[in-house]
Amino acid sequence: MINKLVVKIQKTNAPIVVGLDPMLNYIPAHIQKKAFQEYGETLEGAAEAVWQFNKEIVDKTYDIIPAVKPQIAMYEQFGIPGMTAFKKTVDYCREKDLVVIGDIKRGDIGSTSAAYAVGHLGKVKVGDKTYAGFDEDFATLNPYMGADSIQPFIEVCREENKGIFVLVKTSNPSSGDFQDQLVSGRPLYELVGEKVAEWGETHMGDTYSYVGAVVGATYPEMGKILRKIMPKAYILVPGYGAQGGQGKDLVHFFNKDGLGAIVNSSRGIIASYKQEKYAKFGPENFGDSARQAALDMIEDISSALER
Ligand SMILES: O=C(O)c1cc(=O)[nH]c(=O)n1[C@@H]1O[C@H](COP(=O)(O)O)[C@@H](O)[C@H]1O
Repeated sequence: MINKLVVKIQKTNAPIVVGLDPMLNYIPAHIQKKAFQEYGETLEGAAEAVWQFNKEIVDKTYDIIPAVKPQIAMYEQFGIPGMTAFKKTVDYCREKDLVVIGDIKRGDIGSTSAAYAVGHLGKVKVGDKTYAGFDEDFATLNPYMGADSIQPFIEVCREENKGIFVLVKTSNPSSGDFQDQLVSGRPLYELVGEKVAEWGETHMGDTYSYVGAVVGATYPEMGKILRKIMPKAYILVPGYGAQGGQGKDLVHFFNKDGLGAIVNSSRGIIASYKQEKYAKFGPENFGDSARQAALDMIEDISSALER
């Protein structure tokens, strides 16, 4: 899967991920109205609106992007219908040949992590049969519980040719509370970065590892250090757009080969029609607005890399 991601990034010339984080208040009234007419103002209605919204965003962007990142919390809030919308979104994106990064931020004791790994990336055995659960291509993981919380995912990734992105330095304002603390004189995020590089050696693709890292666009200086610490890890970079990250901040997240990083934007793309810059599209054409916002993001990053 990491090889597929690299090839798709090269083909589209677009090191970006569209984050499918569909809050109900981003979904235009006409989509909500239709879904509520069919299902009422219920969890089912909300989940239908989420699915119709996602489908339009994907239909309008799949040919110019390599990957999407559905964030599971946005679906979970609508209970079982929301989870069904998550699964429908994952399947639809895979049908469109997009790489799907399940933003699930899991991690637990080994046996529990093994169940999460099977449910999201692998196959579960039921009697003599095996079934894929959510079947994403990558998952995001929280490494706070240590190596044995990550290892079961790596094992499933090896069986299934799938990958993970491990949180190393997150984009949020409080990420330093723990991640920047000095441990043996070094910031914790550097030590986690070294672990990611070490785990990555055990599961390599052609040039990059199946074990990637998450480093926020909002911390470019740390990104530069972490790029050196994890030369073969693909870095998923959230924090572009709505959180303030810009193309010029991202140059050092990439390797000299122009690869090695993939930048996520969620609200900045899917809710772009609400921004003044894209107001001309209007809520009716939110998909076209998302496409334009994605094209602008690609241009912003490419021109920063060319400089
Ligand atoms: O793992 C992530 O994707 C993630 C890590 C991180 O450090 N910061 C971060 O914002 N994210 C996710 O990236 C997305 C950012 O959304 P926007 O700020 O709307 O682009 C959300 O789905 C977050 O959960």
